[in-house]
Amino acid sequence: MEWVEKYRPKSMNDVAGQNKIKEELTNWIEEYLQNGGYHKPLLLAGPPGCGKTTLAYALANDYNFEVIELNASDKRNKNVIQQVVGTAAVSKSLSGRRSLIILDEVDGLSGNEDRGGVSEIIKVAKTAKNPIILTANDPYKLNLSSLRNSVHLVNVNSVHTNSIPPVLRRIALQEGYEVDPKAIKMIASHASGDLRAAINDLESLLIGRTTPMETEDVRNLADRDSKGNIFDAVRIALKTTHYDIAVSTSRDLKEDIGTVQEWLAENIPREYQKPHEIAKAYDYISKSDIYLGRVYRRQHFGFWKYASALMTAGVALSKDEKYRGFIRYSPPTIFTKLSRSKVHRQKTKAVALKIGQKVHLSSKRAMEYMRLLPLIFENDIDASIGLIEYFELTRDEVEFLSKKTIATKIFKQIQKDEKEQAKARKKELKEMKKSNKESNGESKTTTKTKSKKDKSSNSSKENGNSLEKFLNPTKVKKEIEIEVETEVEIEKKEDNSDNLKNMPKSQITLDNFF
Ligand SMILES: Nc1ncnc2c1ncn2[C@@H]1O[C@H](COP(=O)(O)OP(=O)(O)OP(=O)(O)O)[C@@H](O)[C@H]1O
Repeated sequence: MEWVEKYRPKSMNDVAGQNKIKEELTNWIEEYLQNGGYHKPLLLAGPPGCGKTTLAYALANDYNFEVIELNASDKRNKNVIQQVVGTAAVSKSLSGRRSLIILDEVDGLSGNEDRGGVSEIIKVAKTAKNPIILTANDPYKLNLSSLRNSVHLVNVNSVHTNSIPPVLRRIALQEGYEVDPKAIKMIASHASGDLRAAINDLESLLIGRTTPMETEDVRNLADRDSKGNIFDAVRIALKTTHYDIAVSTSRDLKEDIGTVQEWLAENIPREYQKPHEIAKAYDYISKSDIYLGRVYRRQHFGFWKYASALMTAGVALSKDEKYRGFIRYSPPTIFTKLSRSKVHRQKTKAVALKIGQKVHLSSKRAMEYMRLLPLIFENDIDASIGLIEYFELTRDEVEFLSKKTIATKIFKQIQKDEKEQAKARKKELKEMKKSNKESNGESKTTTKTKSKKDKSSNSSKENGNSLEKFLNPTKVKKEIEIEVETEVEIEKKEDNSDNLKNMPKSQITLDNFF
């Protein structure tokens, strides 16, 4: 059991601080016991975790009343109030003990489900013969204005910081933990008067601990004093059943609304227990996401408030009842997952861009087709080599897309093919050179003979005044052209050692590989 429940005071003597309220409560109940009959209900109003419900229960316990509670989780419409409260308010319980009726969080009465609830409470409050205690965080809410006249309003302040350390020390001792008094004081001031929060902090710091808790550990607690603590926002949104309270959680936060959404999405199943509540809460999160998307993509900033209300109040009102237990909330795992997968995502994107450029697709679409590559790499080595060359994939990229062993196999084959191609090329070149030499030899002899013959004209082939040039210009031109062509071809082939670069890229299509 969570410590807040385990150590909830059973008697008013155990309730820390709140001495004035205790006195008021005692007077109120004593008065009832003396006079009997109609008794004006009490409305305990104060911030969360200050002990309103605890005080009501402790009072009932001290005076041996049986408690009939209708809390925010229950439907509290006219009929329910009539049946449960109305009957109990005028009669004794089955056990013969007197009944004390507790209506928790009446400021949460709202919507269709609670229709007519407030007016019925007013009706019952005016005639109740049994004591009724109502609690609220904000008694000045509009729907309570008519109720305020029918009740006796008692303002409960947050617990004084000096009253918190003794409670924490006692709990720690009972749980068998050693704690530094300074650390306890720090937790107390950090809680800003919310004893529930202080006990929860203590539990989260001590549980499973083998070494004594020190002040340094407390420093790591999220900063509750500052407005905009995401832990508190999540806790309030998940715990409350009030629309306004839920919506207000995101108001002063430093975090952007998308982060709040991730936090809520992460922690919904930690807090909510019933599948239909979880489903409903996620449904609201997804609806808020649609609005957020429009804010980000189309700059419809007016949708901001709908996104925020759907995610906070939508999630808050998805539960049937308020869960009182302590829940250890955790930061969204999506962020750690994203940071862990960052390198992977970057590589995927880089390969997708490469492929997209070649086949004129967006990287997003290319990613869809990329899923086929590992299959091809595994099953068809020729097609794989063709694709790797066409997309100019590096060995690293192939390893990334499939497996190291498969990449090794493919690249071995590529090397083998390249060696064979190089050999074939060399042979081809040799043959070409040989045939060139032969044809050069022939033309040189002819030129020599002719130049000998034409010595008189003192001309030479080099200076372009050969007689041959005049006698047979087309032949000489052809020979020169062959020579030049051969040179160019040799140079070209030497430069383009990689077969891939010689491909007429613009004409290739994917079909070439299958
Ligand atoms: N004055 C107190 N003395 C001892 N324990 C307290 C006191 N106030 C609160 N607590 C502890 O905090 C827990 C929550 O208190 P409680 O439910 O009474 O708060 P509340 O004011 O009714 O809050 P809410 O408005 O959220 O319902 C209790 O279970 C109890 O363990």
